[in-house]
Amino acid sequence: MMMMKSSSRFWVWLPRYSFSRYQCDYASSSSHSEAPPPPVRVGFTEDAGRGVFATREIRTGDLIHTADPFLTHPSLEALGKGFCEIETTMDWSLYHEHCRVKGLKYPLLVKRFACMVISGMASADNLDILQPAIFSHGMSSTWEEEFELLVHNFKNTDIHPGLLTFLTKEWYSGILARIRANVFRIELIGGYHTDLLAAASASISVETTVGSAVYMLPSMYNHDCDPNAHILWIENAKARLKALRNIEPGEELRICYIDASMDYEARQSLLYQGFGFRCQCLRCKYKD
Ligand SMILES: C[S@@+](CC[C@H](N)C(=O)[O-])C[C@H]1O[C@@H](n2cnc3c(N)ncnc32)[C@H](O)[C@@H]1O
Repeated sequence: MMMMKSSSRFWVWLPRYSFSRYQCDYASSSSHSEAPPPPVRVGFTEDAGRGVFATREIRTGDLIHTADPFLTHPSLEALGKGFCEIETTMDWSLYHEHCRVKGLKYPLLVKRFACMVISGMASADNLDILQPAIFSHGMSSTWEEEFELLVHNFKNTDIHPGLLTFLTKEWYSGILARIRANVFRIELIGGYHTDLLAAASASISVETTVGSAVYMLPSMYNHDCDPNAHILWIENAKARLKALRNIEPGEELRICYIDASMDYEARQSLLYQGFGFRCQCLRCKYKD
Protein backbone atom coordinates (compact mmCIF):
# COMPACT_ATOMS: atom_id res chain seq x y z
CA MET A 1 0.00 0.00 0.00
CA MET A 2 1.08 3.57 -0.47
CA MET A 3 -0.24 6.63 1.25
CA MET A 4 -0.91 9.78 -0.71
CA LYS A 5 -1.44 13.27 0.65
CA SER A 6 -4.60 14.72 -0.81
CA SER A 7 -5.26 18.30 -1.80
CA SER A 8 -6.70 19.17 1.58
CA ARG A 9 -6.78 17.50 4.95
CA PHE A 10 -7.28 13.88 4.02
CA TRP A 11 -5.02 10.95 3.38
CA VAL A 12 -5.92 8.38 0.77
CA TRP A 13 -4.80 4.78 0.94
CA LEU A 14 -4.24 3.10 -2.40
CA PRO A 15 -2.93 -0.36 -3.23
CA ARG A 16 0.56 0.02 -4.66
CA TYR A 17 -0.27 -1.81 -7.88
CA SER A 18 -3.17 0.43 -8.67
CA PHE A 19 -1.77 2.94 -11.11
CA SER A 20 1.86 2.04 -11.68
CA ARG A 21 1.19 -1.43 -13.05
CA TYR A 22 -1.26 -0.19 -15.64
CA GLN A 23 1.07 2.24 -17.25
CA CYS A 24 0.36 5.88 -16.76
CA ASP A 25 2.89 8.14 -18.40
CA TYR A 26 3.40 11.80 -18.47
CA ALA A 27 3.92 11.74 -22.21
CA SER A 28 6.07 14.72 -23.04
CA SER A 29 7.90 15.08 -26.31
CA SER A 30 11.18 14.20 -24.56
CA SER A 31 12.98 11.14 -25.85
CA HIS A 32 14.03 10.00 -22.33
CA SER A 33 13.23 6.32 -21.85
CA GLU A 34 11.89 6.91 -18.29
CA ALA A 35 8.91 9.25 -18.47
CA PRO A 36 8.46 11.45 -15.38
CA PRO A 37 5.40 10.71 -13.21
CA PRO A 38 2.18 12.48 -14.24
CA PRO A 39 1.69 15.93 -12.60
CA VAL A 40 -1.38 14.70 -10.69
CA ARG A 41 -2.28 13.01 -7.43
CA VAL A 42 -5.43 11.30 -6.17
CA GLY A 43 -7.14 12.85 -3.15
CA PHE A 44 -10.55 13.39 -1.61
CA THR A 45 -12.97 16.01 -2.89
CA GLU A 46 -15.66 17.77 -0.86
CA ASP A 47 -18.63 16.21 -2.65
CA ALA A 48 -17.60 13.54 -5.17
CA GLY A 49 -15.40 11.00 -3.35
CA ARG A 50 -11.88 10.72 -4.67
CA GLY A 51 -10.67 12.93 -7.48
CA VAL A 52 -7.52 13.85 -9.41
CA PHE A 53 -5.62 17.02 -8.47
CA ALA A 54 -2.86 18.90 -10.28
CA THR A 55 0.50 18.88 -8.51
CA ARG A 56 1.81 21.79 -10.56
CA GLU A 57 0.59 24.37 -13.03
CA ILE A 58 -0.78 22.81 -16.23
CA ARG A 59 -1.42 24.91 -19.31
CA THR A 60 -4.22 24.86 -21.87
CA GLY A 61 -3.62 22.11 -24.40
CA ASP A 62 -0.95 20.31 -22.33
CA LEU A 63 -0.96 16.54 -22.43
CA ILE A 64 -1.37 15.81 -18.69
CA HIS A 65 -0.67 12.10 -18.99
CA THR A 66 -1.54 9.02 -20.98
CA ALA A 67 -2.93 5.75 -19.66
CA ASP A 68 -3.05 2.24 -21.03
CA PRO A 69 -6.32 0.35 -20.63
CA PHE A 70 -6.71 -2.44 -18.12
CA LEU A 71 -9.59 -4.01 -20.07
CA THR A 72 -10.98 -3.40 -23.55
CA HIS A 73 -13.81 -4.68 -25.66
CA PRO A 74 -13.74 -5.63 -28.45
CA SER A 75 -10.18 -6.82 -28.07
CA LEU A 76 -9.12 -5.53 -31.44
CA GLU A 77 -5.44 -5.11 -32.03
CA ALA A 78 -6.41 -1.60 -33.07
CA LEU A 79 -7.42 -0.99 -29.46
CA GLY A 80 -3.95 -2.01 -28.40
CA LYS A 81 -4.87 -5.14 -26.44
CA GLY A 82 -4.66 -8.71 -27.69
CA PHE A 83 -6.78 -11.61 -26.51
CA CYS A 84 -5.43 -13.87 -23.81
CA GLU A 85 -5.04 -17.46 -24.93
CA ILE A 86 -7.71 -18.95 -22.73
CA GLU A 87 -10.33 -16.71 -24.31
CA THR A 88 -9.43 -17.69 -27.87
CA THR A 89 -9.45 -21.43 -27.20
CA MET A 90 -12.95 -21.54 -25.70
CA ASP A 91 -16.36 -21.56 -27.41
CA TRP A 92 -18.17 -18.37 -26.44
CA SER A 93 -21.03 -18.61 -28.94
CA LEU A 94 -23.80 -19.02 -26.30
CA TYR A 95 -22.49 -16.27 -24.08
CA HIS A 96 -21.97 -13.90 -27.00
CA GLU A 97 -25.40 -14.66 -28.41
CA HIS A 98 -26.99 -14.00 -25.02
CA CYS A 99 -25.19 -10.64 -24.77
CA ARG A 100 -26.02 -9.75 -28.35
CA VAL A 101 -29.74 -10.53 -27.97
CA LYS A 102 -29.93 -8.55 -24.72
CA GLY A 103 -27.75 -5.75 -26.05
CA LEU A 104 -25.21 -6.16 -23.22
CA LYS A 105 -21.61 -4.95 -23.40
CA TYR A 106 -20.35 -5.01 -19.83
CA PRO A 107 -20.61 -8.82 -19.34
CA LEU A 108 -18.17 -9.16 -22.25
CA LEU A 109 -15.66 -7.10 -20.28
CA VAL A 110 -16.28 -9.22 -17.16
CA LYS A 111 -15.72 -12.37 -19.23
CA ARG A 112 -12.46 -10.93 -20.55
CA PHE A 113 -11.34 -10.03 -17.03
CA ALA A 114 -12.19 -13.56 -15.80
CA CYS A 115 -10.04 -15.02 -18.62
CA MET A 116 -7.18 -12.72 -17.60
CA VAL A 117 -7.45 -13.88 -13.98
CA ILE A 118 -7.53 -17.58 -14.94
CA SER A 119 -4.53 -17.19 -17.22
CA GLY A 120 -2.57 -15.33 -14.52
CA MET A 121 -2.47 -11.98 -16.36
CA ALA A 122 -4.47 -10.25 -13.64
CA SER A 123 -5.50 -10.76 -10.07
CA ALA A 124 -9.21 -11.15 -9.21
CA ASP A 125 -9.06 -8.07 -6.94
CA ASN A 126 -7.36 -5.74 -9.45
CA LEU A 127 -10.51 -3.66 -9.97
CA ASP A 128 -11.50 -3.47 -6.31
CA ILE A 129 -10.01 0.01 -6.02
CA LEU A 130 -12.63 1.41 -8.42
CA GLN A 131 -15.89 2.80 -7.11
CA PRO A 132 -18.87 0.51 -7.88
CA ALA A 133 -22.16 1.76 -9.33
CA ILE A 134 -25.29 1.01 -7.35
CA PHE A 135 -27.59 -1.54 -9.01
CA SER A 136 -31.33 -1.05 -9.07
CA HIS A 137 -33.52 -3.99 -7.99
CA GLY A 138 -34.54 -5.09 -11.48
CA MET A 139 -30.96 -5.61 -12.63
CA SER A 140 -29.97 -8.51 -10.42
CA SER A 141 -31.87 -11.27 -12.21
CA THR A 142 -30.31 -10.20 -15.53
CA TRP A 143 -26.73 -10.54 -14.43
CA GLU A 144 -27.40 -13.82 -12.62
CA GLU A 145 -28.26 -15.39 -15.97
CA GLU A 146 -24.98 -14.21 -17.51
CA PHE A 147 -23.07 -15.32 -14.47
CA GLU A 148 -24.45 -18.85 -14.74
CA LEU A 149 -23.58 -18.95 -18.44
CA LEU A 150 -20.04 -17.79 -17.74
CA VAL A 151 -19.47 -20.38 -14.99
CA HIS A 152 -20.97 -23.10 -17.16
CA ASN A 153 -18.58 -22.20 -19.99
CA PHE A 154 -15.50 -22.40 -17.78
CA LYS A 155 -16.62 -25.61 -16.07
CA ASN A 156 -17.02 -27.31 -19.46
CA THR A 157 -13.28 -27.05 -20.08
CA ASP A 158 -10.25 -28.76 -18.55
CA ILE A 159 -9.39 -25.64 -16.50
CA HIS A 160 -8.42 -26.77 -12.99
CA PRO A 161 -11.36 -26.04 -10.60
CA GLY A 162 -8.87 -24.42 -8.22
CA LEU A 163 -8.38 -21.63 -10.74
CA LEU A 164 -12.12 -20.86 -10.72
CA THR A 165 -12.66 -20.29 -7.00
CA PHE A 166 -12.75 -16.49 -7.44
CA LEU A 167 -15.74 -16.82 -9.76
CA THR A 168 -18.55 -16.22 -7.27
CA LYS A 169 -21.77 -14.23 -7.63
CA GLU A 170 -20.33 -11.56 -5.35
CA TRP A 171 -17.21 -11.24 -7.51
CA TYR A 172 -19.23 -11.08 -10.71
CA SER A 173 -21.69 -8.44 -9.50
CA GLY A 174 -18.86 -6.41 -7.93
CA ILE A 175 -16.92 -6.33 -11.19
CA LEU A 176 -20.03 -5.52 -13.20
CA ALA A 177 -20.83 -2.64 -10.83
CA ARG A 178 -17.28 -1.27 -11.12
CA ILE A 179 -17.27 -1.56 -14.89
CA ARG A 180 -20.60 0.23 -15.08
CA ALA A 181 -19.33 3.20 -13.06
CA ASN A 182 -15.93 3.43 -14.71
CA VAL A 183 -16.12 2.26 -18.31
CA PHE A 184 -15.11 4.65 -21.08
CA ARG A 185 -16.55 4.57 -24.57
CA ILE A 186 -13.69 4.84 -27.04
CA GLU A 187 -14.01 6.55 -30.37
CA LEU A 188 -10.78 6.21 -32.27
CA ILE A 189 -9.84 8.94 -34.62
CA GLY A 190 -8.18 7.65 -37.80
CA GLY A 191 -4.67 8.93 -38.46
CA TYR A 192 -2.46 10.82 -36.05
CA HIS A 193 -3.28 14.27 -34.76
CA THR A 194 -1.13 16.21 -32.36
CA ASP A 195 -3.69 18.62 -31.04
CA LEU A 196 -7.29 18.73 -29.97
CA LEU A 197 -8.44 20.87 -32.85
CA ALA A 198 -7.04 18.50 -35.46
CA ALA A 199 -8.46 15.54 -33.58
CA ALA A 200 -11.84 17.21 -33.28
CA SER A 201 -12.06 18.01 -36.98
CA ALA A 202 -10.87 14.50 -37.85
CA SER A 203 -13.60 13.02 -35.71
CA ILE A 204 -16.14 14.76 -37.89
CA SER A 205 -14.61 13.78 -41.22
CA VAL A 206 -13.09 10.34 -40.57
CA GLU A 207 -14.95 7.20 -39.59
CA THR A 208 -14.44 6.36 -35.93
CA THR A 209 -14.02 2.94 -34.32
CA VAL A 210 -16.00 2.32 -31.17
CA GLY A 211 -15.09 0.15 -28.20
CA SER A 212 -15.20 0.12 -24.41
CA ALA A 213 -12.32 0.23 -21.98
CA VAL A 214 -11.58 0.38 -18.26
CA TYR A 215 -8.59 2.34 -16.94
CA MET A 216 -7.15 2.93 -13.51
CA LEU A 217 -6.04 6.55 -13.07
CA PRO A 218 -8.56 7.95 -15.60
CA SER A 219 -11.30 6.32 -13.50
CA MET A 220 -10.41 8.66 -10.64
CA TYR A 221 -11.41 11.72 -12.69
CA ASN A 222 -14.74 13.14 -11.58
CA HIS A 223 -17.28 14.67 -13.92
CA ASP A 224 -17.97 18.37 -14.42
CA CYS A 225 -20.44 19.93 -16.84
CA ASP A 226 -17.82 22.64 -17.41
CA PRO A 227 -14.66 20.48 -17.43
CA ASN A 228 -11.07 21.69 -17.31
CA ALA A 229 -9.70 18.47 -18.84
CA HIS A 230 -10.60 16.17 -21.68
CA ILE A 231 -9.92 12.55 -22.55
CA LEU A 232 -9.27 11.47 -26.13
CA TRP A 233 -8.10 8.50 -28.13
CA ILE A 234 -6.22 8.82 -31.37
CA GLU A 235 -5.04 5.57 -32.89
CA ASN A 236 -5.54 2.99 -30.14
CA ALA A 237 -7.00 2.56 -26.65
CA LYS A 238 -4.23 4.57 -24.98
CA ALA A 239 -6.12 7.39 -23.26
CA ARG A 240 -4.76 10.91 -23.51
CA LEU A 241 -5.75 13.36 -20.82
CA LYS A 242 -5.41 16.95 -21.99
CA ALA A 243 -5.99 20.30 -20.30
CA LEU A 244 -8.81 22.43 -21.69
CA ARG A 245 -7.64 25.52 -19.80
CA ASN A 246 -4.88 26.69 -17.47
CA ILE A 247 -4.97 24.71 -14.22
CA GLU A 248 -3.45 25.84 -10.92
CA PRO A 249 -1.45 23.52 -8.64
CA GLY A 250 -3.89 21.83 -6.22
CA GLU A 251 -6.89 22.37 -8.52
CA GLU A 252 -9.08 19.35 -9.19
CA LEU A 253 -9.02 18.05 -12.77
CA ARG A 254 -12.42 17.06 -14.08
CA ILE A 255 -13.61 15.66 -17.39
CA CYS A 256 -17.13 15.62 -18.84
CA TYR A 257 -18.77 12.18 -19.02
CA ILE A 258 -21.61 13.35 -21.29
CA ASP A 259 -22.51 15.97 -23.87
CA ALA A 260 -22.16 19.19 -21.87
CA SER A 261 -24.26 21.16 -24.35
CA MET A 262 -27.48 19.58 -23.01
CA ASP A 263 -29.64 21.56 -20.60
CA TYR A 264 -29.56 21.12 -16.82
CA GLU A 265 -32.48 18.68 -16.55
CA ALA A 266 -31.19 16.48 -19.39
CA ARG A 267 -27.67 16.36 -17.94
CA GLN A 268 -28.89 15.51 -14.45
CA SER A 269 -31.17 12.82 -15.78
CA LEU A 270 -28.50 11.24 -18.02
CA LEU A 271 -25.88 11.24 -15.27
CA TYR A 272 -28.33 9.67 -12.84
CA GLN A 273 -29.64 7.04 -15.26
CA GLY A 274 -26.29 6.22 -16.85
CA PHE A 275 -23.83 6.65 -13.99
CA GLY A 276 -25.99 6.61 -10.87
CA PHE A 277 -25.08 9.99 -9.35
CA ARG A 278 -26.53 13.49 -9.00
CA CYS A 279 -24.02 15.95 -10.40
CA GLN A 280 -22.85 18.50 -7.85
CA CYS A 281 -20.75 20.62 -10.19
CA LEU A 282 -20.97 24.43 -10.13
CA ARG A 283 -23.02 24.60 -13.33
CA CYS A 284 -25.55 22.17 -11.88
CA LYS A 285 -25.65 23.98 -8.50
CA TYR A 286 -26.77 27.09 -10.45
CA LYS A 287 -29.09 24.93 -12.62
CA ASP A 288 -27.32 26.37 -15.68
C1 LIG B 1 -15.49 7.35 -12.42
S1 LIG B 1 -15.82 7.59 -10.75
C2 LIG B 1 -14.84 9.00 -10.34
C3 LIG B 1 -13.97 8.73 -9.11
C4 LIG B 1 -14.77 8.53 -7.85
N1 LIG B 1 -15.08 9.82 -7.24
C5 LIG B 1 -14.02 7.64 -6.87
O1 LIG B 1 -13.91 7.97 -5.69
O2 LIG B 1 -13.59 6.56 -7.29
C6 LIG B 1 -17.46 8.24 -10.87
C7 LIG B 1 -18.14 8.46 -9.52
O3 LIG B 1 -17.63 9.65 -8.90
C8 LIG B 1 -18.69 10.43 -8.34
N2 LIG B 1 -18.80 11.68 -9.11
C9 LIG B 1 -18.11 12.00 -10.23
N3 LIG B 1 -18.42 13.22 -10.65
C10 LIG B 1 -19.34 13.71 -9.80
C11 LIG B 1 -20.07 14.94 -9.73
N4 LIG B 1 -19.92 15.92 -10.62
N5 LIG B 1 -20.95 15.11 -8.71
C12 LIG B 1 -21.13 14.12 -7.79
N6 LIG B 1 -20.48 12.94 -7.81
C13 LIG B 1 -19.59 12.73 -8.80
C14 LIG B 1 -19.95 9.59 -8.49
O4 LIG B 1 -20.12 8.84 -7.32
C15 LIG B 1 -19.62 8.69 -9.66
O5 LIG B 1 -20.33 7.47 -9.62
